[in-house]
Amino acid sequence: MSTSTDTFALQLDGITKHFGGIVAIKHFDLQIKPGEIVALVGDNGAGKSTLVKIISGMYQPTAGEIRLNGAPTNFRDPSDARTKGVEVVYQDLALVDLQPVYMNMFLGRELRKKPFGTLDRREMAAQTQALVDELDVRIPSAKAPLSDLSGGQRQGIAIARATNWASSLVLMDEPTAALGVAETARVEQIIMRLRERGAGVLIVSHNMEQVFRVADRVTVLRRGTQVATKRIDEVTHNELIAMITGLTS
Ligand SMILES: Nc1ncnc2c1ncn2[C@@H]1O[C@H](COP(=O)(O)OP(=O)(O)OP(=O)(O)O)[C@@H](O)[C@H]1O
Repeated sequence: MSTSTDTFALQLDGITKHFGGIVAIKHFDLQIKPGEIVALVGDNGAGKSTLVKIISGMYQPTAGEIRLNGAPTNFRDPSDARTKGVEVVYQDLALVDLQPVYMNMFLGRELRKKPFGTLDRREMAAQTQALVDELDVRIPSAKAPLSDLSGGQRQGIAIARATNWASSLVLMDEPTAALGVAETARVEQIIMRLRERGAGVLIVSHNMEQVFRVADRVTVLRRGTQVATKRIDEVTHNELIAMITGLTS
């Protein structure tokens, strides 16, 4: 029987996407182990968003296979992908300002008390507090309204929520694009803690320093073609830039 140590959280085989005559992704392969952080990099128009949309169920691939925890799968739509264990941290966060942190954590998956189905606020707050403590997301309280939180704290909550529900993969698209330096550093610490939670992590980033700080491996797309996948300690900054741009210095 296979175990989590020999089964990939995510496996992409030959993923291809055409938009009419445009080939946005050409035969893309990737395996992500549980607890591994892989960065997806590439210049504008390289195909990163298209790939993220395929893995999150928004687009169907033209060809290729997706496996989650070893099982071949396909996604009808984003909610199907979520049900199957892929959670996405979106740039616009998708959080609700007027609700407390714990309600945001359980959005659409609220815990309810028997027999009348009223919200089990106490249990949701307790589970949220335990999770934010574990990931070291520093917020005043799980019961605080989301509107009390800074941008970095909100992003921490969005990441905590994703990792709480992801049985296979957490996908992040530019998770620190809107944050300042100190908040970016905090959010990167939270991302690195996801290794211990066991889901695979795929992070799209334009920030090369960030890629070197958080990722175990990096995969490079250039105009829809996968140029290389490298361990982060096997590549230099200049080599990575050369792979992204196609220019050698
Ligand atoms: N819905 C679509 N219809 C037609 N072409 C598309 C569509 N989505 C993306 N493309 C094309 O596919 C290619 C890859 O685009 P994509 O947005 O995936 O790149 P990207 O790497 O995410 O770029 P950026 O960093 O600018 O967001 C581009 O040539 C783009 O014009």
